Amino acid sequence: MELRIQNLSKTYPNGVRALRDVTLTIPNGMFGLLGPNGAGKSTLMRTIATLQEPDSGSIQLGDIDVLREKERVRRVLGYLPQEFGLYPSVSAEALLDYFAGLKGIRDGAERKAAVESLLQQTNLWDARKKAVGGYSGGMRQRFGIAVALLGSPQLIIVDEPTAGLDPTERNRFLDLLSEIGENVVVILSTHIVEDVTELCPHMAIIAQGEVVATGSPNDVIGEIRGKVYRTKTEKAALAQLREQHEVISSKLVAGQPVVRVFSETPINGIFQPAEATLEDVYFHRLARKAKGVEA
Ligand SMILES: Nc1ncnc2c1ncn2[C@@H]1O[C@H](COP(=O)(O)OP(=O)(O)OP(=O)(O)O)[C@@H](O)[C@H]1O
Repeated sequence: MELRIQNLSKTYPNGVRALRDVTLTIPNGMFGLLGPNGAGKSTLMRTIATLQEPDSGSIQLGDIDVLREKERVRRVLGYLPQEFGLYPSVSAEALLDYFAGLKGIRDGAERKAAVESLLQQTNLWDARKKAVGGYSGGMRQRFGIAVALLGSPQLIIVDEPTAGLDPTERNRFLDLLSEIGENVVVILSTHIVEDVTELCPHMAIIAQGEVVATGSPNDVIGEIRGKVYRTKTEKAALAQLREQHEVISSKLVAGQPVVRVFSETPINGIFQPAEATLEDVYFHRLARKAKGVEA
């Protein structure tokens, strides 16, 4: 199964251009969609999930025309939205059973087996009798993925699932995602660069509604490899460095700014060459987009 998005555009009635001519081919496996707040990730996810219409463009999932055959899409779709409501006083087991019924799993024994297996898989088995209202953020997200996985979907969309999770719960959630399988399309939308580096063989960076990079993390990093330099500096020197160089990022390390810059030509002096990272590409592309420079 392959998801092909072509020339997708969307402008909201208030004039915000959330998607601008987005074209992406998403193969089986984990695909990371990386972008800052407001980049258009949720708009794209909701459009693929048949919850809203674009102004123009097309989406094809295998032989399904996503924008025209919504029912067919919904049968093979598992969607974990950024925010979802639950019935707080109901136990995870009862609620998952209810959602399984909605998903069309009518046979009682089959439904029980599906619910049990998903509660095990998401590590919620021991907490299955607890009301979901008492679940922690991480447990809620794992419950959300259990719901999304009902009915063995072929296309799984998870929209910013790790935002707000502590590191242990985040790792647990990412492990769970990576076990889902290679024969389904999994789209992980996130603003956390490490989520993508650690997990996704394919990815895209989206900024201001446009795809600004796509490929494997290694390909994407390859575009700036050998062009990243770093230096330790003083806070007072930062403004001048920004004027003289294309600064990718500056971080305080033990109180001292460490600055990473992009340069097409070798620079020396106070700078040392640095190993390019996905985070460098991300900040570099966002900065260029914000300045209106083509990458
Ligand atoms: N229903 C809407 N009406 C008007 N503007 C909207 C609507 N939904 C989103 N937007 C705007 O469209 C742009 C893209 O929003 P979207 O939620 O798709 O981005 P995102 O990358 O998912 O960001 P976030 O991480 O903040 O959710 C933003 O500027 C947002 O304010």
